[in-house]
Amino acid sequence: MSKTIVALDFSSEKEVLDFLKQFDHPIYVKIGMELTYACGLGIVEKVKAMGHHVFLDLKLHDIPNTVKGGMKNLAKLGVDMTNVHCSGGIAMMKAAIEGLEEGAKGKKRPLCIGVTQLTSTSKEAMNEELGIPGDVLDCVLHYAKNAKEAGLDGVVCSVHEARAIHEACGEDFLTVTPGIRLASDSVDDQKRVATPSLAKEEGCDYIVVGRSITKSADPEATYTQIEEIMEG
Ligand SMILES: O=C(O)c1cc(=O)[nH]c(=O)n1[C@@H]1O[C@H](COP(=O)(O)O)[C@@H](O)[C@H]1O
Repeated sequence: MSKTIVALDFSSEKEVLDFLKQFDHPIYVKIGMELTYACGLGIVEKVKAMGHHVFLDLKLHDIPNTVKGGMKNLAKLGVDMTNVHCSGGIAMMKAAIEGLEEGAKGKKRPLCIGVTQLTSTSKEAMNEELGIPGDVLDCVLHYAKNAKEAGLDGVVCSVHEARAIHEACGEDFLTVTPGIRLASDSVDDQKRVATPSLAKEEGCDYIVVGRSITKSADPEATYTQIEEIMEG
């Protein structure tokens, strides 16, 4: 399975189909809130039916009972990966797993990944706006350990935290890392960014790449270039 997950941050089915037309093989894509709120969950089933792997990124964060019910229904879509916010706490993350298992009805449940600190958050914003003291790494590691205790399969973090997470939570605990930029790209709204080469060096299991591929002059060539680095 591909190590590069392409974020389909589009607002229409046409844009998605035009983009995916460029690939003559299945890829791993991420469907997030922009596309889901524009097209509904039907777009997930369409993209799955085309043979692509799907990370459904709706970042659930609510009381445990609500998250369990939500995840139960998302599992029925047959997606490969889903996520929750670690800041919802251990009981909420455990409920997410229960919901996914119930929804999968004995089949393999989707992977469940916890979002630690968003890659658009800097240390200053975390300390001053969010009121969380210390280094970003301390908070990310704390959340990752909670996610592991709750039975999640891994976390979303930046490339800069992936190695420490593997050391603390084990090599099998997945690190899914957005905030990926090629050296020539603009950083945009991201703060904790890294290149695909650094992601490879730091042992990231998956990278999530949006604009560097979707806004590239040749998305297929850029995807292939990045995937070759990741597969090393
Ligand atoms: O959960 C995510 O996928 C996510 C978490 C995070 O901390 N940072 C982050 O950028 N993402 C997602 O990863 C993608 C990054 O997009 P680009 O910045 O365009 O590469 C977007 O779809 C974000 O929603």
